[in-house]
Amino acid sequence: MKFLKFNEIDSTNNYMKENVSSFENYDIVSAKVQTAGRGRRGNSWLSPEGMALFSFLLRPERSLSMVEATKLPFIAGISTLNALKKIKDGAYSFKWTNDVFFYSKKLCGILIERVKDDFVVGIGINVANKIPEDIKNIAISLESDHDIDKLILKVVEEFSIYYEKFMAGKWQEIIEEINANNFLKDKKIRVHIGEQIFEGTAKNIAEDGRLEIEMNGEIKLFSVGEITIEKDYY
Ligand SMILES: O=C(O)CCCC[C@@H]1SC[C@@H]2NC(=O)N[C@@H]21
Repeated sequence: MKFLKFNEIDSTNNYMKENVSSFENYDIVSAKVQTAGRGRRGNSWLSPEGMALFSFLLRPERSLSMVEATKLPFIAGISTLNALKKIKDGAYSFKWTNDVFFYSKKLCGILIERVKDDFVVGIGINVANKIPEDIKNIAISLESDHDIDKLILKVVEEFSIYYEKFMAGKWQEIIEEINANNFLKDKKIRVHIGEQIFEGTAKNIAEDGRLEIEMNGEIKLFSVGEITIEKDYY
């Protein structure tokens, strides 16, 4: 297993994607600082020193179907949550679709990108960095001096355990564990689809990864990627 460490790079996801053929399953690229860190939905990802900033490669033994691929963010989320629990106690939760929250604020973001049959799993965790004043209401840091390299290795190890479980047909167990940590459960949320805004109460995450939302006494299911949930609404 290769663990490539940069002091500064544009984005560890970019680097791994551009050099994907030189990497093997579970190889890791990390950086102390990213100058062009990327988040989901085309957002940029602020990447100061003190954050765990890394990407690792998942090279499945066979090509994953679209349905299987949509489960990877959940697997990455619950693995990261478990790795974090082992280094610091506290109130962790999983925020659908793939964020880890700590005391109801975002601690970690995950960006998974497919390159043919490979997946680059990119993770950013606020470990030692301080959160800027203007986003302190939505983001949090562990403010821990824990060894970042060790944490990265732990996350990848946990991911491999959950991924093997998934490939062995034990998705049901994984989704139950995710639901036991479901941050949105019973919270009132707003869902934006195009110009439309829906309001409802989040319930469980269904077996297929869709979020159940109760609206006017009825349960509706929302897919990954179809919606955004207003961060400042819960
Ligand atoms: O919540 C999000 O929007 C996802 C953020 C993912 C950030 C990580 S940091 C390491 C890797 N390299 C990137 O450019 N992005 C991911």
